[in-house]
Formats: sequence, structure tokens, C-alpha cells
Amino acid sequence: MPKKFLIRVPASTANLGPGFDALGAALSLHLVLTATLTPKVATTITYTGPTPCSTVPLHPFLNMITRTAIYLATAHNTTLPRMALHIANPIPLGRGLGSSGAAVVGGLVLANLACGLGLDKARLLDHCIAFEGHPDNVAASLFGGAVAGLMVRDVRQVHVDLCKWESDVEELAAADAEGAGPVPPVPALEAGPIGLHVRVPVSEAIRCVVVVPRFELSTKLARSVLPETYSRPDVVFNLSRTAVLVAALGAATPNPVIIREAMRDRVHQYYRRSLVPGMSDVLEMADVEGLLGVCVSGSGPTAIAFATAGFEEIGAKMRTIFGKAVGADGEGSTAGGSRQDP
Ligand SMILES: Nc1ncnc2c1ncn2[C@@H]1O[C@H](COP(=O)(O)OP(=O)(O)O)[C@@H](O)[C@H]1O
Ligand SMILES: N[C@@H](CCOP(=O)(O)O)C(=O)O
Repeated sequence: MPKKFLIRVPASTANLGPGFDALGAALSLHLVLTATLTPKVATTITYTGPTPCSTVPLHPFLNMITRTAIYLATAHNTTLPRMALHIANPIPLGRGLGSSGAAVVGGLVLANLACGLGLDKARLLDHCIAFEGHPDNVAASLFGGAVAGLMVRDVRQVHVDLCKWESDVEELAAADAEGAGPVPPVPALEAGPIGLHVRVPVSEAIRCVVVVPRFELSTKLARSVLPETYSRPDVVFNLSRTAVLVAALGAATPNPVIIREAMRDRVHQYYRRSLVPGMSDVLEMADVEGLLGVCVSGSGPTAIAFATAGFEEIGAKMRTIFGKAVGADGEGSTAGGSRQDP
């Protein structure tokens, strides 16, 4: 019997407003990987998913999932076994719903299983953070539910080294059609813990409404517009709101006045909103029955509302505001749970 693995990884919404690079929540939309080991046949990748903009490469060195898996195998002095991999990905790319975080988590879990590495999730989180540079989206996708994460160490250097390794591997793909050739040595990751996380309890009453604009916004670009330093009032603005938000989300009956104010942010949304026509107005939305608050999902361009009722009306209002800003209707209002992921 060929060895087969099925891996499901949830999409995520990161930051939740003020918790930049710290808070995240899994969403009920899943990347599904089906891998069948094929020792005698070269690795093949097939992909299905709504990708109206970017296309997903199918070479093992170019595809983010297999490249990440190859990294983890190489880091443990072994080789990723040959396989037939099918990627079913409903998570829209480059929209702030954690597609890259889910791909990294999926790739690491795939290598951990296929190579029999036996790493625990805490160590997988360390490797995820080395790829993404922040723990929020990957911790949500790895552990499910809503999470708060932190980095024990500064991983900027290993993140830069890993980006360089990824581009070296991509260059190799041009010369090696099968992608089974020698892999350059990977940057060493120091012993953990590098990342720590805790679960954030969220009221059973809270659901998410997301409106996904029709264009991609890469996380890299959305991070490049952020300043290097912040003023003390802005830092205190976000610290106080993050602390209040984390406590307020768990209340059995969520308080809309508190949550609305606690979801405001001065660290990233202020700088990113000009990249997304209509976002400023969507963030100011109020007075809809059941609405708790609205924020940018991850690095955008998606907007996400937390609500206890009125989901259709909230989605319609968000679409209308986006539509007015771009002169056309926004895309796909979807109600989805931010509750614990299985
Ligand atoms: N399932 C996948 N398979 C391969 N590559 C993926 C997959 N999901 C995401 N990616 C890569 O990640 C990029 C998007 O990452 P990013 O800019 O961080 O946006 P997002 O907010 O969606 O995470 C895509 O353009 C693609 O290169
Ligand atoms: N904290 C990060 C989160 C990026 O999430 P993504 O879903 O856009 O990949 C950021 O805000 O840059």
C-alpha cells in the first residue's frame, strides 16, 4: 500500500486590528494537501483553487509548499520523498487571509510526516516564524482557534538568510527540471523556543464577515509602507487596545462599544489603508445591528468584521462602501467562523 497523507490547514486573519504581528485567528476555510509517496516516480504537483490573479508554480523547487517541505527535510539531513501531491486551495492568494502562512504550515507538516521527523508543533512554529518573520498568522494556522504569539528571539537574520536560500533554490529549478537535484545547505535555526503562543478565548457568539477585494496585495509590499519606529502615544494606543481586545473577545456577551474601540490601530492600518480604496470608510463602519468592529485582515486588502448578528447586512454594507470607492462592486462577502478549528 502506498503511504498517503491528508493535511488540512486553516486560513487565518492576522492582527485583529491593534495586535500587529501578535494576534491571529483561524478561519473556516482550509488548504487541503493530499500526498501519496511514489518512490519510483518523480514528484508531481497538481493544484486546484480560485487563482484569478497569480498562478501557482508546480515545480517542487518553485512551489511554496514543497520548497518549504524540502527546507525542513534538508535541515534534518534527509530528502523529501518523491510524491504525488495534490493541493486543493480555496484560500485566495495575496488577500490577507493567510494563504502563504497556510502554505508554510502545510509544507512543514508535510515534511514532518513524510520524513518521519517527529517534530512537535512548538518546533514547527519556530520554523514557520523563520519563514514568515512573525508568529500571528502561522500560529493560527498551525494551532487553530484564536491565538496570541510572540517571538522570544529576533529572527530577522535567519529570515533574510532563508529568503536568500529560497531564491537560490528557485534558480536551481531552471537547471533541474525534476527538482530532485542537490539542495543548497539551509540556514541553521537555533534551538527553540523561538516562538511562544497561547490560545485566546473567543465568545461562541462571535462570527466573522470578510469582504475580499478583487486585487492582490503582497504582504511584502504591505509591510514596506510601515515605519521603522513609532511614537510613544501610538505604542500606548495599540498596547492598551490589544490588552482590552483580548479580554473583551472572551466575554460571553461581547460588548460592541468596547470591542469597536479596542479594534482601532495606529501601527499598520493607518499606513496601509491608502493601498486599498475604500478601506478607511469600511474601518469607520458603525451602527449596524450585531456589528462589533472592523479591521484589515492580515496585511490586506481584505476587510474583516466581527459580529454577533446581521452578517448579510454587514457584508452588503462593506461591499457597497468598497464598491463606491472603486466604482464597481467589491467581491465575495462570506460569513465564516473564527471559532476553534478542528
Ligand atoms: N497553496 C499555495 N501553494 C503555493 N504557493 C502559495 C500557496 N498559497 C500562497 N502561496 C504563495 O504566497 C503568495 C501570497 O503570499 P502573501 O503575499 O503573504 O499573501 P497572503 O496574505 O495571501 O498570505 C502567493 O502569491 C503565492 O506565491
Ligand atoms: N502581521 C502580518 C500578517 C500578515 O498576514 P497575511 O495574511 O497578509 O499573510 C502583517 O500584518 O504583515
